[in-house]
Amino acid sequence: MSEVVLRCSSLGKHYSDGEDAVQVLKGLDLSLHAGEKIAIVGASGSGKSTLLNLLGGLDAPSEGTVELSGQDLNQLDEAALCGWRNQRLGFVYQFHHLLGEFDAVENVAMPLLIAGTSRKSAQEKAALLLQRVGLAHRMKHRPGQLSGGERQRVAIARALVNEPACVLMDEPTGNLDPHSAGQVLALIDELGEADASFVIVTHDAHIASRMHRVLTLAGGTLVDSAA
Ligand SMILES: Nc1ncnc2c1ncn2[C@@H]1O[C@H](COP(=O)(O)OP(=O)(O)OP(=O)(O)O)[C@@H](O)[C@H]1O
Repeated sequence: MSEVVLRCSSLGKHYSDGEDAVQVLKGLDLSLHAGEKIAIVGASGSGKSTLLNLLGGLDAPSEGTVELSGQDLNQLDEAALCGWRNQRLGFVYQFHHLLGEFDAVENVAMPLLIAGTSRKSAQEKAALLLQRVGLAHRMKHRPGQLSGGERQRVAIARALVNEPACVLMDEPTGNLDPHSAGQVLALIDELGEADASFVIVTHDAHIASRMHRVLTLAGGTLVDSAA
């Protein structure tokens, strides 16, 4: 069995709102192996975004641990956590979050520049990835000059540029028309050959069906849909 990239143990998260406490996640366990692609589905409000934020180290758990490549994220200080995230994780959201004043190559190169790669090699690598996602002809376009599907493919290229161990996606096709969604899905399928693991939160049953495992978030924990 391949190495575990991401491991959650007895994970819990509650939000305290004055006197009210909302327990969103409780006793959640998850092991994600290298190269594995999983979908997380669940009703609105079941805690999918909360879980993704914890997996990405964007929020801290109330109980339990999230380990990425063997490191408990909660044990890192803010600077170390940023570095760990930058080197090992890629993020894709429903809305692309590209920087409007930069072109496609510059947007994709950004995580490498943050990690200290030289501008020249960062841009070369970004250009290669843009070719791979079918956007060789759009390198110099800014996000405002791209279609929704193209923007999302740039966002996927950006998420992969630092060769992350794990890519976290929150409704990657949620904002796209069926044709663009199909292209993004084909890309996710194709990227499955790479070593990265994927966690994809989606309402789209078609995307979910293409993953190795589909887990349903219910009652604060994950249930294997095949079980
Ligand atoms: N910062 C917060 N403070 C208080 N409650 C919160 C906070 N963030 C989320 N919640 C609550 O936690 C629960 C889970 O929210 P979350 O956004 O994780 O659900 P979700 O499954 O991603 O929903 P959706 O599919 O609608 O995006 C909801 O009841 C929500 O109201």
